[in-house]
Amino acid sequence: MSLLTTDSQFIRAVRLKRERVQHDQFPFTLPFIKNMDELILHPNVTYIIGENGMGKSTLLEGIAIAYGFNPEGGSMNFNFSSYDSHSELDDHLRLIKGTERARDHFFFRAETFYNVATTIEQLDAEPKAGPKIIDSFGGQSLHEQSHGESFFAAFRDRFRGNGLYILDEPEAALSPLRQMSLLARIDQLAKDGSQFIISTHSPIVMAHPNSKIIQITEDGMHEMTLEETEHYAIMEQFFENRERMLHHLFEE
Ligand SMILES: Nc1ncnc2c1ncn2[C@@H]1O[C@H](COP(=O)(O)OP(=O)(O)OP(=O)(O)O)[C@@H](O)[C@H]1O
Repeated sequence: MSLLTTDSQFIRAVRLKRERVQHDQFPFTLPFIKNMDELILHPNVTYIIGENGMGKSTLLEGIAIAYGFNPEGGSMNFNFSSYDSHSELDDHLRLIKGTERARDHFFFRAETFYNVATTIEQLDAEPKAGPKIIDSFGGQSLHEQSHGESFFAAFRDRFRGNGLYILDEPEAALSPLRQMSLLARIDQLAKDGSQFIISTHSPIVMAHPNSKIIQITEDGMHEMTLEETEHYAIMEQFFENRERMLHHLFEE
């Protein structure tokens, strides 16, 4: 397997069916809707970034559900719900598919990964033939590992390559060193024919060179380089001039 191309990637673009959009209602009031006629995805890694509340999770969830994932995340076979709070965005999205079909799929949501772990334990407790689901996550109960270790077990053991991986804030429980390990894992899997769509606040996680970064602001969605992102600029300013930043922060 090798890197996917603009022809072979699993999802090439996401189109908003504008004709049915009701602009005064959630989720169509979110900033990314303003200029989202067609979101062209990178064949390897697309990052969706932006400030809290800009709608990144809503957008990722809409794409994932339109593709056939469960709103709470997990693999395509997971069909459970502890709550049903997903927006109706998926009904208004059309996914433009490429020539290849993914052999592996996972929608990773940091927010609901605990529920995925619980569901795996419940399903594995039922008597049935064949391997347990937890074996594909490395074999150790996800609840008996630290938050970050359980996240990493999913990326390391469950993701098999040639897959479509939609990740919502995967860095949430990871140390900076583990975020670099995640970046290395993303690289391996991309070289093994995988496509990623990732929402992240981490300038480390968003540093893969074969990628496209889309930042959502109040003005809509805009493509930019890592160095142009707010996340990178703010971290750089903070560490290069910590005294001055602290002075401003504590004064205000
Ligand atoms: N069902 C809903 N009805 C109305 N507003 C909602 C609903 N669900 C979410 N919102 C609002 O939509 C906005 C976008 O939420 P979303 O979780 O997609 O943002 P985000 O960019 O992923 O933020 P963060 O970086 O904090 O995770 C938030 O202001 C949120 O309060």
